[in-house]
Amino acid sequence: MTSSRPSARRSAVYLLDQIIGEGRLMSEIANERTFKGLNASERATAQRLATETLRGLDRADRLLNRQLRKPPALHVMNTLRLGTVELCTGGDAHGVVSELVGLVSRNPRYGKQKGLVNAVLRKMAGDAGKPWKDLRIPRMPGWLRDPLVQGYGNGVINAIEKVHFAGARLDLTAKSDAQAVAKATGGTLLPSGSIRLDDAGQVSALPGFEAGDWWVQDAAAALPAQILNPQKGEKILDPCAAPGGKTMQLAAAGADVTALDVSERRLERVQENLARTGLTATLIAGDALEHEGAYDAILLDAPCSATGTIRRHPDLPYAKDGSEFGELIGLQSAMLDHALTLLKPGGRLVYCTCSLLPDEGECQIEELLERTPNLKVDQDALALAGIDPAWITEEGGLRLRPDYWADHGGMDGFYIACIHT
Ligand SMILES: C[S@@+](CC[C@H](N)C(=O)[O-])C[C@H]1O[C@@H](n2cnc3c(N)ncnc32)[C@H](O)[C@@H]1O
Repeated sequence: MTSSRPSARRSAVYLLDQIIGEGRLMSEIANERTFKGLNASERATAQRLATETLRGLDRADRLLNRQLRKPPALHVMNTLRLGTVELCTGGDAHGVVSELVGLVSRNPRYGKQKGLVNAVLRKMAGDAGKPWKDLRIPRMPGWLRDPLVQGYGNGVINAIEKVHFAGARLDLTAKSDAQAVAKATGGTLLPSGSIRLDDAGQVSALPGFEAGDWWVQDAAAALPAQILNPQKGEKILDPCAAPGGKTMQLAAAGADVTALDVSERRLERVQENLARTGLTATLIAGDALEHEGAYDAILLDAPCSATGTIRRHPDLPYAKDGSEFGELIGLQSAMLDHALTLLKPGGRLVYCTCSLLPDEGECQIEELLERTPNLKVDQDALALAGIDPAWITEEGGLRLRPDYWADHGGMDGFYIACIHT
């Protein structure tokens, strides 16, 4: 970045450069020094602009390719992408073009490209941007789309991409009284008991935040703990706990929860969340593969590709390329095998991942059943309000997709299975 004080737009381009060029996630960058110079509202604007650009990137590139003889340097391309998305979605033409041209002209490396940026963005503000609405719904990059089309078919992936483009509303899980939280926040009660807000604004300003009456958690992410059906006094292990959404559900049910996470920094978030909601759990920083103990039940929310969360995190398909996923899949099966050794006789384990990839869901359970034939998959545990029996898979797990509950605005992609020893 150049030396003058960063603006929201300049920081949004920086975010795009880091995500697309350096493979970093937005959440990793947003706390950097670069962003400390912005006030809270400018920071939120920068993140919103980058998020909207990533959601519309496929469309922006289609329009830009019609104007560019050859692709410019990534930084210039990202500037054009940001400008194109803003201009095609109602941004103020004069403000957008003059600020972005100014930013490029002051950049010592790319200053010479200011004429190009000016010419292309002026065209986008005119007729070149008009086809925006008629272009196809933006697609995921091929490295992710191709295997997903293989697994689900083109029609399903098109429907999922429609939900990704629309983005996600904010869901809350109530500590005890979901109806009261829905009333206080003006939210809608979803079939599974989560509360969905249409226009949330600042989370910490919502009624009941200070009192710890609820926490933010996608409706699909709230289902694994419901499926585990924690009972008062049961000894339950949450071996991949941070930031603690599921730990709080287990603790709110009165279970005696041990919450483990390998990341001390992320475990601090669990501590903060428990303190705000007035709930308790025993926190341990450590590796789930080395943990010892004997538990009535385990909720294994394993680290995964997070490809089920793209409607909230459109940076993911551009920051990642799938090269880390093989290692994650190996870790998931090792965690499953080890966790099962920690169950008391007759105990139960819920395995889940916020992933769309069958390799991290259905295949994990199929392979587990081949390795350990005495285990049983409990399909009855999936009989909950809001769950369509058609979502139950051949091996007895639950496949949740972003295009489900379309009338309510979709849900995160998840895979969940309940296993009995
Ligand atoms: C999907 S997130 C968990 C989300 C959490 N259950 C919730 O509901 O808020 C996966 C977590 O696994 C943790 N993790 C990764 N490898 C681990 C390991 N070997 N042992 C314990 N935790 C691990 C990560 O630090 C991350 O916090």
